[in-house]
Amino acid sequence: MTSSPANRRMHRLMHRVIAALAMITAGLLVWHHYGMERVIDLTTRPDVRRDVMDDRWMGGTSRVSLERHGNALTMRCQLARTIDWPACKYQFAISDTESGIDLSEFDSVSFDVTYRGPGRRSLRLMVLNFEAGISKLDNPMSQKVNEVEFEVGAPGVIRVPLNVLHTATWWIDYMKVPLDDTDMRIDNVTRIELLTGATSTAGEHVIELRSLRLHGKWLTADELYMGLMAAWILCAVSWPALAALQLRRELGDSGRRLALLGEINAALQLEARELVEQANTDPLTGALNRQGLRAALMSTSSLLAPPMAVVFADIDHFKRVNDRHGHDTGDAVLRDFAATIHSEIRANDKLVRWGGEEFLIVCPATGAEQARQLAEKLRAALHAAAWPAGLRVTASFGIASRAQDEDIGAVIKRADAALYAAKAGGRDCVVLAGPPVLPGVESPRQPLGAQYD
Ligand SMILES: Nc1nc2c(ncn2[C@@H]2O[C@H](COP(=O)(O)OP(=O)(O)OP(=O)(O)O)[C@@H](O)[C@H]2O)c(=O)[nH]1
Repeated sequence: MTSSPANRRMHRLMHRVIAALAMITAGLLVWHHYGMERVIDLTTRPDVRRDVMDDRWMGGTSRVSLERHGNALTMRCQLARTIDWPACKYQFAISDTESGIDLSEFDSVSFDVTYRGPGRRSLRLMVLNFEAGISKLDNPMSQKVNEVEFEVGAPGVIRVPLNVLHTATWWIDYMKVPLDDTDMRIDNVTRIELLTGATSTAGEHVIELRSLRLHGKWLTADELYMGLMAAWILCAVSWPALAALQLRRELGDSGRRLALLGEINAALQLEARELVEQANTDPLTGALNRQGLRAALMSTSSLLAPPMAVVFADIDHFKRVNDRHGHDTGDAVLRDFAATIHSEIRANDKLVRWGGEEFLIVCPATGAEQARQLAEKLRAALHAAAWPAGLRVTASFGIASRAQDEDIGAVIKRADAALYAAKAGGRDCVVLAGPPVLPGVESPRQPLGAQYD
């Protein structure tokens, strides 16, 4: 089956869509792997409060101060080991309420940091998450503490993955939370803190923090895969749907075209029938013409099956009608003549205008005597009819009945001869032709049959 131009267009379009989708998929996967990075810089965000704090609120004696140089925050900490857990810390307050920010879609946090101080140099990252049912607004210690401690080496950027955070055991003890609630969660973070290490040596610790950034992707891997899968499924589903739609449209079009062709065909057939009818009909009287008789004989072979007869009818002194009353009255008489005869003959009989005022009636399934009776009936009907201009119109009739195997032309000839005899015999009468002449014997012009009037 050849495909239509619309079908080919749709296939080309679908191939382009698939190629584009494949390129977008590959591009997104590569971009997701190497880029698509979303970064929140807590050292510059205006809605984040940055501050430092020491351990005096816990009874310690450490002292901390903060210097700001542009975005860089330098914390000077005189760490005194007068309590169990001395510490100085940066505080990045994101929210004072119970609605923090969701960091679960971020995968790491980076610090651009320089650390000078005695002993082991490490920092603790604490991410405080406000958890419904556990945390209370009036108790800052009730926020879930997720922490990790990491070493700080040479000045530069340290990147800490967020999935290494764990819920601080001291916080679990302090809050006495059930086991089910001890998982690390960072979906509602209100504060991020950066503290000196748990085992830091007493003395001056100077920490310069040039940036603290959260890193993630604009789309998580799951979101990306789900989105791509949805796009491919949509594409796979829409192809057959579009193809079916296209097929339906084309079927509709061909149906409409077929219907139109059918209408055109019917109109042409009607026109052809009308043309054939016109070609076969005498326009003045509506009777068949000679061509019409030929067509009728060809299409209906039973017309000639014996017994059959032909009747010639010729209007008497018709020339006088024309001469005295004009051609139009003559035409009207011809029309009425044909109509009168038509109303008297059977549906199977054929009325033919043979020429001028001469008519032929072909009568199938009719013997000589029946044809004679018909001619007499017609003669009487003409007598009884009302004619234009009060005329009295009569006609002469010549009849021939077809002998077995006789040629129709010969039958007509005999009927014509009988008509001639009727005219010669005084008109307004019926003459029945004699039997056909045997081959080799010359046909007399005078019929051998009887005359009736
Ligand atoms: N009005 C009219 N006249 C026609 C038509 N066809 C033939 N005629 C006329 O019919 C007349 C026939 O005249 P004739 O052949 O002499 O016959 P007739 O006058 O009827 O005489 P008979 O047949 O001997 O009785 C002619 O005058 C033709 O012009 C026609 O279609 N309309």
